[in-house]
Amino acid sequence: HIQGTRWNKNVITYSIARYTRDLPRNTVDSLVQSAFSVWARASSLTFVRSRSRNADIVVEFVTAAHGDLYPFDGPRGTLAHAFGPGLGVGGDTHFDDDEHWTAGETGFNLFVVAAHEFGHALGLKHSRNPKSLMYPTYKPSRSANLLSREDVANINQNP
Ligand SMILES: COc1ccc(S(=O)(=O)[C@H](CC(=O)O)C(F)F)cc1
Ligand SMILES: [Zn+2]
Ligand SMILES: [Zn+2]
Repeated sequence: HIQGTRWNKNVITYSIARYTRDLPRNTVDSLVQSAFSVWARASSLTFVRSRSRNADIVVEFVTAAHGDLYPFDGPRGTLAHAFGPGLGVGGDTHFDDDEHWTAGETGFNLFVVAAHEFGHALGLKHSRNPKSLMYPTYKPSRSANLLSREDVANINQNP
């Protein structure tokens, strides 16, 4: 069955509205870009960075209550969340800045978490397959074979 909704276009814009102090800005920029390219390589989607808050997917690092109905919970617990495709808040992806974000194996690896969240921002639900990026549990060592065949099949399912 088709999981959730999908964007009704192949070129999707994103902007980074707020950064974390855990990493240099250009590191966040490149990890976010790499996380989008995981999905671009597996589909016909193209991701274009924009400077506008009207981008399809607005990415930001926030803490606790931050203007939507899903306040974050301090260190650990929920690491991030993303809204499914749609106008306005649709696609927007928030990272809990009470976590320690890294580019490596310590703390929480931003690339791995972002790739998972962008799966949600593209309309994917969780997978029960531990090999899938969309499996609901964080594993740092996942950065190798990121997407499973199931993830690739799901992102290419069109309504
Ligand atoms: C592998 O990437 C993630 C795994 C688990 C999470 S999470 O623990 O923040 C999860 C949120 C989510 O699945 O997106 C939980 F329900 F809060 C985020 C990214
Ligand atoms: Zn939020
Ligand atoms: Zn998830």
